[in-house]
Amino acid sequence: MCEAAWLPSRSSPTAATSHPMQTRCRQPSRSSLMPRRSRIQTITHAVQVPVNDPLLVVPAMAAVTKHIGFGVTCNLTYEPPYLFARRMSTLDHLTRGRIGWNIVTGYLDSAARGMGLARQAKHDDRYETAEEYMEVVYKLWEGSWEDDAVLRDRERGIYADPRKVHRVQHTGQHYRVDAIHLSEPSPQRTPVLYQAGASSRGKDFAAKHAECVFLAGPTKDNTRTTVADLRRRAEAQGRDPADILVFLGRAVVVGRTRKEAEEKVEEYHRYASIEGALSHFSSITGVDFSHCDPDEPLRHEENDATNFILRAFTVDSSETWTLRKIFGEKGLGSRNEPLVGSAEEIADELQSWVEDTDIDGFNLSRVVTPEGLEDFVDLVVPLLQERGIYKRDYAEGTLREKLFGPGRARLATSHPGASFRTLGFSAAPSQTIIPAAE
Ligand SMILES: Cc1cc2nc3c(=O)[nH]c(=O)nc-3n(C[C@H](O)[C@H](O)[C@H](O)COP(=O)(O)O)c2cc1C
Repeated sequence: MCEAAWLPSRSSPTAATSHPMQTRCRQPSRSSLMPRRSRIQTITHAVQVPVNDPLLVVPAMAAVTKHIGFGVTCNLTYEPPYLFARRMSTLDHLTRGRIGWNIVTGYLDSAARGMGLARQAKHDDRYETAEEYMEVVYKLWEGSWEDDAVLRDRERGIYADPRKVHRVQHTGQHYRVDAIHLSEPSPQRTPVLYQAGASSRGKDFAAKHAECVFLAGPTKDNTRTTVADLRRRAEAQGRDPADILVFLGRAVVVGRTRKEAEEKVEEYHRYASIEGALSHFSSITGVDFSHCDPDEPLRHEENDATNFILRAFTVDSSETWTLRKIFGEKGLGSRNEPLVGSAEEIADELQSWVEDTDIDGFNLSRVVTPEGLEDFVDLVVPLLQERGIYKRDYAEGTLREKLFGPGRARLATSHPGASFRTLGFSAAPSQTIIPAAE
């Protein structure tokens, strides 16, 4: 990670904007020192540490809520599809159909090392593996149990009709399965599928599988182009482009007046960790910035981490960006500049993004929790409701129905997962003979 020597002091209220930085890092060579050094930064500044298992907190939250949906990011690279499919089905039961899955494949060599590998697989190869993974989980979720398999027939002592519970037989390059799915059909069967692919391969994957897409669009032009491209790719896959909802990632700092919002931002800057922000930037871009000059223009390099972020600051930008420019002026623990303003201004801005870019909504990220989200709910949501562009009540039904409308509890028929519905593939029924009805 970058040397603390050129980093702004935390105690300076205006550190992030005006602290005189040394222009050169003390340069450690790219060496085996790096993992240890970056570990120090990430642990010290809590950069994605600790990372508890998000799936385990969902049942507790589901038990005390009725409508909220749970879109959970789960990395498919290190877990067999058979076990994962069962866990998601279980959660879909426990939440009564409110579970979603943000499909990711990882970007960290450190994660691969934790799983006993030397390094992660190549970027596009991960997507190829993910394609097969999706095929397996679709077969389990959609194809193993027919809708009317479960009888719960007390008279005849029959739980389910074994002729309607099919053994999934999959033999592929990465996975083999020869078993029935262990959960009976849950309200949604397949969880609502989220994805955030930003590379060309990633966008193809999203266009094929995603029902909701997270997008990081730096400008309206860029966002409009990306959304149109995504919908075009979905159509090319035989899907209805309206069956993909696009949510733009934004952080918001709102006050009752613009001045109040600006004062909050100023206060937040006092606590922001530039070391943490840079550490995170290094990990997601896969570029070791520890031996960087903070005033040197950033250059693009393709690697096996996440490429679109560095690309946005280099190839896709007409401006010249340096680390100091990104983090010195803006970094509230993030490379992304929050929207700052009064509730009216924030509402105007969000509304204009929806109208100008064809996005469907926002993935609000926090600057400070829970304060930032509470402010948004208290100040911005009522205005959006007054304008008739935000719901006043939750729709009934599963998460998928809340997103796409009544009758849409299951995957759309044009979704590739739907092609694995019972008898859509060669599945062997279980052999037990069901006793005839009296
Ligand atoms: C809210 C959110 C959470 C994400 N969490 C993860 C994660 O935990 N693991 C991961 O590998 N990628 C995560 N990503 C990154 C994306 O899934 C994706 O890999 C990234 O946008 C780059 O896409 P690309 O590889 O196609 O360029 C997340 C993205 C978003 C928007």
